[in-house]
Amino acid sequence: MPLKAVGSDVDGTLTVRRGDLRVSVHAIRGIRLLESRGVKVILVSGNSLPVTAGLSVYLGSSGPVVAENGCVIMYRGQIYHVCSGRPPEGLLRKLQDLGLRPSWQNEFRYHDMAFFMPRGVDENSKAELLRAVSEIAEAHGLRVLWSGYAVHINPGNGKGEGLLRALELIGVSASEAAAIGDGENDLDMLSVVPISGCPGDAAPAVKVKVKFVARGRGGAGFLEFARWLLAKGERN
Ligand SMILES: O=C(O)COP(=O)(O)O
Ligand SMILES: [Mg+2]
Repeated sequence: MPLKAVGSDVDGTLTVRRGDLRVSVHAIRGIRLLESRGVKVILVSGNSLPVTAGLSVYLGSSGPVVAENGCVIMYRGQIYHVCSGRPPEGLLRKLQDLGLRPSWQNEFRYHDMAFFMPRGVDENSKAELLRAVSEIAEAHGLRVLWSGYAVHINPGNGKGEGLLRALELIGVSASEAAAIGDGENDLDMLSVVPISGCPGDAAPAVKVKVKFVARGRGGAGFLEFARWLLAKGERN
């Protein structure tokens, strides 16, 4: 099937490397390359809609924008809500009692709420906190998604459903699409399309799931994946 769209995570996939927030110049080259060959790039991020939509404009990706880990989509100025509702205030207060810090982007979110880990927390304490948060959130029927940057409390089904809805909006079937991501919050997106990839510094849980593990970190890995996809299309 011809490749018509690529769903891409943002933080850790289009940035210099995982943990860094600066956009990689290699990622911009990769987006321009795909778009020049008629392949629409769809940003699929845990970030809020204003952040993700703004990035899409300046990075030049022409596909729909999927934000809040799949909960909300913007395309041609129209906003589509995949999720409904938002986590109860009491739950959000409990997370803050655990020392988690609400993201400034929560002011601009509809459904998915994001929290940063306490400053200076070590890996063990981070795992402990994620377990405690999961217990609290799951009691409310909510998902907990870790992006490597922030903990998300999500009332929906994650990025996979968001990407499928975005593909529907542009009349592209999942079999004509690929996806790339770096974090645990990308796993379901990477499983809804036949071809998936990750940067070389992606989370171990992602590397074992994808077809293509790039050598380069972050956006350099994205550019490698873009070139591999296009070369693959020429070989088929
Ligand atoms: O918002 C986050 O936590 C990270 O966003 P991402 O899904 O683009 O990596
Ligand atoms: Mg990411």
